Amino acid sequence: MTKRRPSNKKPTGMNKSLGNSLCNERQRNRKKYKIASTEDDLDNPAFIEETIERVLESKTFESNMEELFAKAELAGSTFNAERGAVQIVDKDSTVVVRTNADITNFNALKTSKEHLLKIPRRPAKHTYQTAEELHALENEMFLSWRLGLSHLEDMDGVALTPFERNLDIWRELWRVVERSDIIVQIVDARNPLLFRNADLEDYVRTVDPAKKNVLLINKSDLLLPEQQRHWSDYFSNTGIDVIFWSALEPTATEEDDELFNREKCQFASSRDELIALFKTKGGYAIQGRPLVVGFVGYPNVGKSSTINKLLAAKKVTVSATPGKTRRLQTHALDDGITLCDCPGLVMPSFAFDRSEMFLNGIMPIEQMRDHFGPISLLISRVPADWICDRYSLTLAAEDIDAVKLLTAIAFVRGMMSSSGVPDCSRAARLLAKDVVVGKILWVAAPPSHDQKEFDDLFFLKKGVKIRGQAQLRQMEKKGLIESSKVANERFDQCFFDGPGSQAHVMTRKPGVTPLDDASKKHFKKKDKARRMFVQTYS
Ligand SMILES: Nc1nc2c(ncn2[C@@H]2O[C@H](COP(=O)(O)OP(=O)(O)OP(=O)(O)O)[C@@H](O)[C@H]2O)c(=O)[nH]1
Repeated sequence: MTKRRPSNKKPTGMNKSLGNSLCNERQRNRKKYKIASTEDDLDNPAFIEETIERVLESKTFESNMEELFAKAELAGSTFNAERGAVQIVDKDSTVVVRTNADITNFNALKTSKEHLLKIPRRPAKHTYQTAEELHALENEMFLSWRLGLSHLEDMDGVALTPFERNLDIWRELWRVVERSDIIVQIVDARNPLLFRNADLEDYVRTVDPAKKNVLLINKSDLLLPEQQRHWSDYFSNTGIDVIFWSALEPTATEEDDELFNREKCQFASSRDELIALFKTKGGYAIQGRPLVVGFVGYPNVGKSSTINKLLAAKKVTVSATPGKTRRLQTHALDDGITLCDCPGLVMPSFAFDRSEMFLNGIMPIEQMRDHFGPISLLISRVPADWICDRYSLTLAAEDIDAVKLLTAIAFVRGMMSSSGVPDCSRAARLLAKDVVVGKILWVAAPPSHDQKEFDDLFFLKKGVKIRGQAQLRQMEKKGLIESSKVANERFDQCFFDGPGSQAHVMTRKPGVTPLDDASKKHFKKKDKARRMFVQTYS
C-alpha cells in the first residue's frame, strides 16, 4: 500500500477536477474542525465546547467525494486501501410507490439478511492499553464496519437507509450503553419496527448480560386504542418487553383500559408510572447507587420530550427538526434515578428509499431534495380526500397525484416563486412537516396484520371518508352488501362517514353512465343530512 502525500501544487490537465475537489474539501474541513492556534485555546472551555459541537454533527449522507475522504481518513490517509469499495451510485433516485408484492419481497429480504446488519461495536477492553491504541482500533473497526455495509449494498435487491457516519456519535452511544443499567430504546408508535434496532439489544447484552433492554413506544397518543391493542398483542407474542407511553398526552384513559390487555403489555400513563416501571425492571441496581436509565433512539422520536416529562421541567431542547440533541447528557432525578440522554442515531436498516425517512421524521425535511417521492408515498397511504379537506382544496380526489396535489397546495397557500410558478417544493415541505408532527396520520400495521384493514379501521374511526375497495370491505363487514367483489362491479361511488353515522351509497348497474354533476350535488346534500339511502340507477 502506498501512502500519498497531499501536494501543494495547483492541479492541471486530467486531474484538475479531482484536484479542485481535494482543495475544496480541505477548505471545508478547515471550516468544520476548529484548529487550536495557541496553547491557551486548549484551556479555554468555550473553545473546547465549540470544537465538540462541530465534531458531533450528525452525518447521514455523504457525497461520493466526502465518503472517499471519510474512509481514507479512517484508514490512516491511505487512499488505495479500499478503492474498490467506493461506489458511484445515485443515492437520490426517486421513489416508486410500493405494491403488495414489493412489500412481501422486502419483508423476505429483511428476514434473510437482518443478521448481517450490525451496529458498530467498541473494541473489547483487553485489546488496547493506551488511548492512542483505542483510537486506532476504533477507526479500524469503524472502517471495516462501513466496508461491510458497502458489501451488503452490493448484494442484489439490497438498499440501505442513510445511516450515521460520524464515529463520534457512535462513541456517545457506546458511552450511554456502558453507563446505563436499563437501555431504553425509544421508538415512534406510528411505525415502531422501522425505529427498532434488534442488534442494539444484542450489543447491550454482550456489554453486560445484567443490563436490561426496554422498548418505549412513544407518541402512543397518535394511535387508536384498537391499534395499540394490535401492536401490544404483536409484541407480547414476540416476547419483546415494551412500554406504551406518550411524552405529550396521558396514554390511556380508564375507558380504554378494557381494550388493552395490561397483563400482556405495559402502559405508563404518567411520569410516576413510568418511573415505577423502570424501578421494577432495574431493581437490582438500586443498592447503594442511583439506577441509570439511558435513552437511545433515532432522531425526533421524543427522547428529549420524555426526559423533560420525567424531570417535570423543560431542561432539554425539544424540536420537530431531528438532530437537536448533540451529545450525551445526564440528569439526576430525586427518585434515585439518573437519566442519560444520547444524541439521535440513524442506525442502518433496509429500506426502499429515503421518502420513508422523511415522512417518519428521521431526516430533516430541509434536506428533502426529491419532493414528489415522499408525497407519492403519502398519497398511496392516506385518502386523498383527507388531504384535500385539510388544505381546503377542491380537487377530484380520484385522480390526484403528487404533482397536482402540490401545485394545488402551493396555489391555495400563495406559495409562488418570483416568476409566478407554484413552488411545489415548499408545498411538499409543508405537507411532510404536517405528517411528521402527526396532523396527517398514517400508522403502520404489525406484521401479523393486513395493512389495508388496519388503515380502514383507522380512517373509519377518525371519520375520514374513504373510497374504493376500503369502503366496500367496510360495507361488507356491516352487512350492507354481500361481497365486496360483486359490489365493486356494481357501485359507482360511495361514501362512508365513520362509526355511528350512516352510509351513503350511490350505485349503478354495469354499463350505465356514471353520475352526472346534478346527481352528485344532490347526493352531497344528502350526505350532509347524514341519512342513509341507496339509489339504484337502471
Ligand atoms: N404527538 C406526540 N408528539 C411528541 C411526543 N413526544 C415528542 N413529540 C414531538 O416530537 C418532536 C421531537 O421531540 P424531541 O423530544 O425533540 O425528540 P428527540 O428524540 O429528543 O430528537 P433529537 O434531539 O433529534 O434526537 C417534537 O416536535 C415533539 O413535540 C408524543 O408523545 N406525542
